[in-house]
Formats: sequence, C-alpha cells, structure tokens
Amino acid sequence: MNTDQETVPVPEILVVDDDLYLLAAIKQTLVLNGYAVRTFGNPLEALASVDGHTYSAVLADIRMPEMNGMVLLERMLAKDCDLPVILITGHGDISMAVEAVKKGAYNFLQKPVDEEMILATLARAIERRQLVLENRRLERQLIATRQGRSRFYGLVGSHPSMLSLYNLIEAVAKENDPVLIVGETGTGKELVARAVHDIGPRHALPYVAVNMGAIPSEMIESELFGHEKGAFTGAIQRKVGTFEYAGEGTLFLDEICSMPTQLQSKLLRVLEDRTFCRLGSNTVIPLKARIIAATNRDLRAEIDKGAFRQDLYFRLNVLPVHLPPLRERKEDIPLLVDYFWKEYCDGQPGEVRPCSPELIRELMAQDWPGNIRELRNVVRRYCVLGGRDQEQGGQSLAVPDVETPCLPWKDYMDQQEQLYVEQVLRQVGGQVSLAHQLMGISRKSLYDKINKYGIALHRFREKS
Ligand SMILES: Nc1ncnc2c1ncn2[C@@H]1O[C@H](COP(=O)(O)OP(=O)(O)OP(=O)(O)O)[C@@H](O)[C@H]1O
Repeated sequence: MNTDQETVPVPEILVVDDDLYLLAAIKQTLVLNGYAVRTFGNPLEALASVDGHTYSAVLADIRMPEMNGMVLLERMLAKDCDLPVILITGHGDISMAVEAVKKGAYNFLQKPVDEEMILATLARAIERRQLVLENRRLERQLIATRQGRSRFYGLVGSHPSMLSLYNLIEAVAKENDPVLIVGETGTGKELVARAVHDIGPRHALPYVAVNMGAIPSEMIESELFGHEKGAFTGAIQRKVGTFEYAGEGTLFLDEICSMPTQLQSKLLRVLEDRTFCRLGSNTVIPLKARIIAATNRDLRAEIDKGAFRQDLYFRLNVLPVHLPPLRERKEDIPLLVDYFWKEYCDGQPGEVRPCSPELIRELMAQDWPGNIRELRNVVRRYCVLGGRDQEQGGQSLAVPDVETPCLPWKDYMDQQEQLYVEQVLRQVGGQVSLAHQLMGISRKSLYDKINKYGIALHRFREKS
C-alpha cells in the first residue's frame, strides 16, 4: 500500500436533537466549517448508527422524548468507549450535565448554543479523539510486532507494509462496498480476497472466484450471469451463473482487465442497478453478493488505452487494496522461505533443515518479478531436486548442493536476529529509543545487538 496516497479523512460528527430546526442549524454551521455531518432527530436511530462507524465526536441534546441524553451517553460509550460526546443542555439541566461529565461525557454546552463555542469544543474533542485512535493503532502495532505477527489468513510477512495490509484487510472486511485489489502477479491477491471473505460477516456464505483471464471471452457472460436453455446455440440446458451462485456471499472477479469492454458496460450496469438476468431470460435477480475484483495490470494505463472503462474503475475502486511487490519487502524472504520450506520439505525423509545463509543472501539479492509465487517455486524445486536442476541447465540461482553442511543452529538464530533488528530499525527510521520499546527489550540490550552485528544506524536514518 502506498501510504503517500492516503488522504486524511474529514472528521465526521454525529448530531442528535429532536428539535429539527436546531439540528439543521448546527448541521449547516458544521458543514460550512468543513466537517462531515450525520444528523438524527431520533436518538435510537443515532445509537444504531454508531455500530461499525467511527465518528469523530457526537453532539446530543440532553432532553429528548425517546431517550434522554444521559441514557444515550451511556449506551454510546458502551459501544465506543472513547467517543467524545458533547451534550447540549437547557438552563435547568446544569446539574444533569455535570453528572453526565462525571459519567464520561466530553463536555456540555448551554443553550442557546454559541457557534464559536461549538466549534472550539468540537475541535478540542476531535483532537483528543484522533490522539486516542492513533495511540490505539500504535498499541495494536506494538503488540503485533511483539508477538511477531507474521501470519495472517495464509499471508506470510512481517514487513511494515504487510502489517498495514493486515490492518487494512480487517477494516475492509467489515464493509459491503466493492474492493479492488491491485498488485503485481504472485503478490497474493487471491489470498487477500479470501481473507476479506473469511474475516467478514459473509464468511459462512459462498465464496466464488472467477478468473476472467482463464475463460474464453465469448463464454464469460454466460459464466457470470448464467443462461436459459436455448439462449444461444449450444445452450442445451439452463445454467446458473457465478453471480447467482455466490448468493449473499462473496464474488471474486480475478484479472478483471481481461473482461471484454462490452461486458464491462454490462457489469457496470449490474453493479449500479444491483440486479441481473440470466441470458435469454427477463426475470430480474437481485445482486446480493459482495464484489471483490483484482488486477495485476496498471489500470490507469488500461483506461488511457481504452481497454478498461473509467466508470467501471470508479465503481470498483471504492475500497482499494495495494499489495507490495516482494522486492519492496525483501526482509520477509527468510520468513517466506522458512514457511515454504516447512510446507514442502516436511514429510520428506530426514529432518527439516534451515536454509544456509548463502542461499538466503542469494535469494535476497534477486528482484523477484514473479513475486512470492516465483519464490515459492524456487523453494519447492530445491526441496524436490536439491541442487540438481542447475546441473541440467536449470535456472541460474545459486541454490547450494543438498550436501552443503547444515548451518549450526546458533549461527542460524544469529542471522535471524540480525534480520529482525534491522527490520525494526528500518520501520522506525533508526530511532533506537522507539525500536527497543517496540521489541520489548532494554535500550542497552538493543545497543549490544547493534554492536554485535555491526549494524550501521545511519543507513536507516537516511532512508526515513
Ligand atoms: N504473503 C504471502 N504469504 C504466503 N504465500 C503467499 C503470499 N502471497 C502469495 N503467496 C503464494 O503465492 C502464490 C500466488 O498467490 P496468488 O495466486 O494469491 O497471487 P496473485 O497476486 O493472485 O497472482 P496473479 O496476479 O498471477 O493471479 C500462491 O501459492 C500463494 O499461496
């Protein structure tokens, strides 16, 4: 994921008041001051809207017929304990407002509400909210690093770009909007699609994957939407398409760029109307599945060439997920090799041995245009053939002969430790004070390791 391209989200404020005139006035003030606003006249509906939604702050009237502000406050904090709730009170309600602050309200404002006062209080509340959320994010990252979060639903990697990817997948999985996964070949797009399905609320429903590149173009339409008997020559019986088959589950459209352009228009219409028909039928079937699309091509270039519809791109690119190529996270190569090594060599006669440092170094020197798939194949070949494929004019990678003496355990562990220390230092731009905290060791222990492995700190500081 390219974090440079991330935009800072506009703070979203929830405003709840049964006085619809005041509600509209507050909304107008906030919108004019650049906030996103959601308003509710009914506190019960407002409360329901907190589920799965991260508001920056709440402004709520303390007296409402369906539920008073105190109860609303308690219920909101039960759902989101750090949510800053600002109560709007009348003259006779001051003691209630003070009580509310004791119970966790961020603050209260007295009617008639002064515009400047609302904006100043909100700005402070939002600032605190952002700090709390950022702290929580860092805490999660810290725990993940301490636990060495290196696996996530079949994905292997502990590079910072992978840790962010895991967080992103978790966030995206909760939503219903389309996801567009972009990444070079072999970077794990299919694994990501599966993870989004498995973590999300549809996990018990069907997951259907269709590879557009693997189906002859004249058959894609019937494959996706199904057909009735006799719809075209050769349609000898009714066929249920993948859209229908996916039901309310997930439909993964892999290699979306391989879809013929006239079919792209049809897909766009289906996504807009959320309905489709089998070929040769007028019966409208509602589209309930969540759509995940993936591509390893540069979609911007495809749009410029006229090979991909821009409007379809916008429709699919609601929740974009970018996968890093392996050459940008080479620190994960030892971890991946170890993972595939165990997968392929386990069960083979003899003990599973760690790879030699020469092999790891050699692997880390490559650029891996085929990414993880290519690395996996090399490890597999090595497990099956040892060094023999080289003798047969196989690929040039200097895979050591199987007879190479096994690396002593201590050396192997040192090598892993050095890679880990370097990885954390890279993540924090060479700041030792932060790195030792992330690693959960003392500052002195970290310096001892840096000296032991002769790690040049400036390398990481220059890069940050
Ligand atoms: N992070 C990862 N950890 C472990 N294995 C991975 C990872 N990423 C990819 N793989 C493995 O690499 C192979 C290719 O992955 P996948 O099919 O998901 O890639 P892709 O991005 O969809 O490729 P393509 O664009 O060619 O379809 C699979 O065997 C998969 O298990």
